[in-house]
Amino acid sequence: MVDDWFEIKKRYLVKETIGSGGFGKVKRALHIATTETVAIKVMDKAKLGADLPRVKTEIKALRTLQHPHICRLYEEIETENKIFLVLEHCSGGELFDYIVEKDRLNEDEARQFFREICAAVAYMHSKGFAHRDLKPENILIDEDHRIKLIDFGLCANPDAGIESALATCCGSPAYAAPELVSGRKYIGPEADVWSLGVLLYALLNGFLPFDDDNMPTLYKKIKSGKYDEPEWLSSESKFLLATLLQVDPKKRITMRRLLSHRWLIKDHLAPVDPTSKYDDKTLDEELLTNIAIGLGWQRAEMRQELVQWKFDALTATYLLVGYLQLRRSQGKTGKIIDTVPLKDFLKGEIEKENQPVSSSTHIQRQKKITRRAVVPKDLRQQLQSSPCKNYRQPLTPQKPSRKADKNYHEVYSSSDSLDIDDILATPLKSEEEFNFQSPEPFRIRTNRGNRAQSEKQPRLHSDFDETPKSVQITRRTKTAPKDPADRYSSPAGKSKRRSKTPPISWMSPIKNQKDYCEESAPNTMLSPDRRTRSYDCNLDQIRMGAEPLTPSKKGRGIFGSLEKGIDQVRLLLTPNKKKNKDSEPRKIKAVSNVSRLTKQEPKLVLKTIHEVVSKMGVPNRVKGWVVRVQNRDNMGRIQLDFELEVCRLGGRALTSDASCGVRRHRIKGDAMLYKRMAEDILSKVLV
Ligand SMILES: Nc1ncnc2c1ncn2[C@@H]1O[C@H](COP(=O)(O)OP(=O)(O)OP(=O)(O)O)[C@@H](O)[C@H]1O
Repeated sequence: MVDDWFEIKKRYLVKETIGSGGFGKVKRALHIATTETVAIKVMDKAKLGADLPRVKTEIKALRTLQHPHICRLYEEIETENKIFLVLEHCSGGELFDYIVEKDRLNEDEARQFFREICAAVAYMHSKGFAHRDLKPENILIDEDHRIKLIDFGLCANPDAGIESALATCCGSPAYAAPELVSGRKYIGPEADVWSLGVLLYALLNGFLPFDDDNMPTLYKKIKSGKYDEPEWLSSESKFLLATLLQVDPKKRITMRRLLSHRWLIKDHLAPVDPTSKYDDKTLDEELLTNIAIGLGWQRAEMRQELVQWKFDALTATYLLVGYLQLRRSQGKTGKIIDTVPLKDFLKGEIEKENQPVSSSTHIQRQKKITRRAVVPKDLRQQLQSSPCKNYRQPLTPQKPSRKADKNYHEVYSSSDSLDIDDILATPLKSEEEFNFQSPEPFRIRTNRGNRAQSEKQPRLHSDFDETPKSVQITRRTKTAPKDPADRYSSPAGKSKRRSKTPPISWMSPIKNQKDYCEESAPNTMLSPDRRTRSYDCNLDQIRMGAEPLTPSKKGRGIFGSLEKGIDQVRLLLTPNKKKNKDSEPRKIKAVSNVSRLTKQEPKLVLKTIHEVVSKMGVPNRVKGWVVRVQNRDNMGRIQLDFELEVCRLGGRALTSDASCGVRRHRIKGDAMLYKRMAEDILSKVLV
């Protein structure tokens, strides 16, 4: 049987699932040669079916669009059954979470984000692409707090030019322009500008301008163009929103004018610059030389390969090493590149015998790492056998020889010490474990629209002129808040009620009709040994004060020494991570998707979360410090899948000045539904 993961696992250490969408899953992984974290979007060709051309457009967009605010493609691998897109990893989470955490953003912060989003969208348009699915869930934040646009699965790249009329109705209804929901032909950039208006509104207010559970009512609201204007909005932001959310696309502000709108340039003194410094495909000669020396290649030969931008293993290495160099030049710390000179790092060889490190001294460990944390032996041999074409990915990978297979397992099979990432990477157990009795319908608090509904401000309606001469003032009546009961349940007939369901595509029903049943992580990721182990942290044990179970040290088998090698790489990268890895929650930077619970006992928080979720009748499972929540609809399909991880924030230890936090992470399902359920759980944990 063909192992679709073979090529990926030769160069990447695949970790946990960090996202899931209509087309497949997104996994976090480490690029072995540079130890850089990447995101791998995995799509199943069989599941794609008629949507395959859309993925081709997505790949074309990712290959073409090189911009600081667009998630970068490093490598693309197509096998018989799967398509893998290796992408820049954005560790700051979704913009959606950021808004949820902050409730709403102040105008300065919203402006900074919105400028970056506009730069990316304007750049896309200049390259002939319209995004067509702009929403906070498709905008990620990187570790430098910068915006990165993702998910080009619905983008359009019309042959006749970006200004040509499109007919395909797609995107997420709440963000869709009136001309789309009316079923008329539309111009891609005009529709994107409308979505930017919805997005800006969401940034500034924390809720959507057009929202309804009932789809026809939602469309009606969109077509009316009437929305609330909360009192906290400045008059300039109101004018800008009015020019963006202009029902007549011809009166809507154009992208070009938007870039120099006075709300956007406030305090920046310059229009948004949509050009990209990455667009220049000139190769960095110094970097090229370093990599060529490191890999033992002819420089000219390597250049010839690189200029073709094939987005293969070589492109990935070039881009990732370049990224590491850049970070080093910016004085950023924390990765292996700080301790190992780049050339040595690339030149190093994996030892034939990977002896465990006997000394605990840091320097000795570093030396070992220098030799080990490099291009895997297999890959290195391939690369050194010169022809650069070895970097090319076969469309259908050859079945690995027994020897290669063994090498692969030696390098990548599980290590004996697992951290929380390992715990997360283990697939969930079968459904029975979730006690799949139909969850009791439960009521939840809803705060959606409360603010908006308290507002009775007149709504300003203007044309695209920045200083509208005639302003039409309309008042709108409020609809009473809906009964919050059954908010989370999604009986078949009601599943469409949520207008903001995950990227709804109206192009073809296939994307929505996907079987939402979670497929477990590919078994091939894990060695058989690892798969059979249990790393569960039993709640009773926690209650009794016991530590979560640690994996058995037995059964490391013949792969032990090499596993240890890999493990030591990771040890050096995050020296503290292995200490008491399960007895204390992970230390996490206070980012947007982490709620702080000052001075609370983590074990108690974990227990309370589990109890609260269980009381709500929602299946959940505790693993280490993570409560994985999976809510299903009446058909048994996963409707919502997310994690709540108890973590610690700042400070040296939980007993001292550190405070406890809960990291929220949506894996699958409607973002708004997730927001409500997570908020509901946390509000009960906090009391
Ligand atoms: N580069 C990345 N870094 C970190 N997380 C990512 C990255 N790309 C995607 N994700 C996570 O995975 C989720 C799904 O990704 P994406 O939207 O690209 O998949 P999709 O199958 O096209 O989804 P959809 O059905 O929403 O269109 C994202 O919402 C995000 O949380």
